Amino acid sequence: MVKNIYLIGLGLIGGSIALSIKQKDPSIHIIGFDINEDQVMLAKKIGAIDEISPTLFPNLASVDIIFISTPVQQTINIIEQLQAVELKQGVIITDVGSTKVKIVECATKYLNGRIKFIGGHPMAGSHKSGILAAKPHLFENAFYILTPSEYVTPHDLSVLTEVLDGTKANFIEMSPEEHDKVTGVISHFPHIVAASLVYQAESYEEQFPLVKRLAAGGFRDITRIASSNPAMWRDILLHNKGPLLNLFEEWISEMERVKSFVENEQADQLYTYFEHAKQYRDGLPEKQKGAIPSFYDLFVDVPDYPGIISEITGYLAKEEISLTNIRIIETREEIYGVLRLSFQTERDRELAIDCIGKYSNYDTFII
Ligand SMILES: NC(=O)c1ccc[n+]([C@@H]2O[C@H](COP(=O)([O-])OP(=O)(O)OC[C@H]3O[C@@H](n4cnc5c(N)ncnc54)[C@H](O)[C@@H]3O)[C@@H](O)[C@H]2O)c1
Ligand SMILES: O=C(O)C(=O)C[C@]1(C(=O)O)C=C[C@@H](O)C=C1
Repeated sequence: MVKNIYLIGLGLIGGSIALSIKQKDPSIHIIGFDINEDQVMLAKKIGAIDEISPTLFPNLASVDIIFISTPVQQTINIIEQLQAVELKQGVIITDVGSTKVKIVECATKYLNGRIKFIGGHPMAGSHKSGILAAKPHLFENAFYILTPSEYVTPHDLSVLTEVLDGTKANFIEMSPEEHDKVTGVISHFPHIVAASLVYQAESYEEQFPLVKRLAAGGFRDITRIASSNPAMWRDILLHNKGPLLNLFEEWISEMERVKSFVENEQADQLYTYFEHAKQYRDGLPEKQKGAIPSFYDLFVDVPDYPGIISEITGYLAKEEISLTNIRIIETREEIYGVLRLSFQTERDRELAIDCIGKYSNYDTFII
């Protein structure tokens, strides 16, 4: 039975995993480490972890599972160092990185079957980073890909999926190669395209200063992910070079194809182009409730007294602003707390800022 977990990297994903484990089984003891001290203090404060480790490798003799939830290049560095660390017999090590081939190769090389390594990748997330964006239900109904190495038994796998039961994710197994090709096309390459569209718009700004203000729904939808953590995406692209280089080639020739339809005013081809894309897009499985994170969070500095939640929800109700979640995150001892309000749309969040400003003098902020 799993009693002790060690979690390295307490950001969005590590924090969400820790919260979901604690929510399901508060008796599991989670020790956490992060190079960013603020993250680790906050993780303890919100109850995601029970104990802070002051060093990367504390005494791990009684730890049953180690989660590595750092950017992928850091994950590799940590796995390399783990080979020299004394660990419990039968310990399971897993990660959450967005790429798998290099990580699994590294684990095979350095841990060499001595330690059970199960590559993992929960297929849900956000453009936000850090523990304050973490949610226990982030992975609900989402796929959680596992790429177990040859040394991993069905029993090892069930130990891990049992501990992760609180995520309510759907576990599937894949080879690391298949994983990287598939995530290349549906996740990694779209991030490059999103960023490139932002660059294109920016380059128009000098000539057309209104470009920023006119960027409306469509542009915002397709470029939301360009607001993600640059260090995380730098590492992902460096790890998944092979599949991405193929995708660049395919994308460029696809752009040439559409360009020629426009150049030659081929109305029928253009219609078919969009019609087919619409059919395929409309046929994507519906996102299940729970797998849709509430992207639009608003933080409010509030006095920490009973009734503050109903006070705030009362203000929002007066203006008929709907809210998907509300939670107190205490960050400063006794005096003040931070309330996190989650909204389904950016518009609702903007209305909420105005509304809270209208009825109170509490500071609001967005992270
Ligand atoms: N963000 C997403 O949507 C998403 C989804 C699925 C998987 N992932 C993967 O999850 C991992 C974490 O991403 P995230 O979104 O939680 O990022 P994040 O920036 O929110 O959190 C990463 C945390 O790791 C810490 N960290 C970095 N280097 C470290 C080190 N050497 N030792 C200890 N801590 C260290 C950082 O301080 C940070 O708190 C990445 O590998 C990413 O590819 C991300
Ligand atoms: O929703 C987002 O913001 C994400 O970028 C999440 C997303 C994705 O591309 O779908 C990002 C990286 C992960 O490895 C998994 C999920």
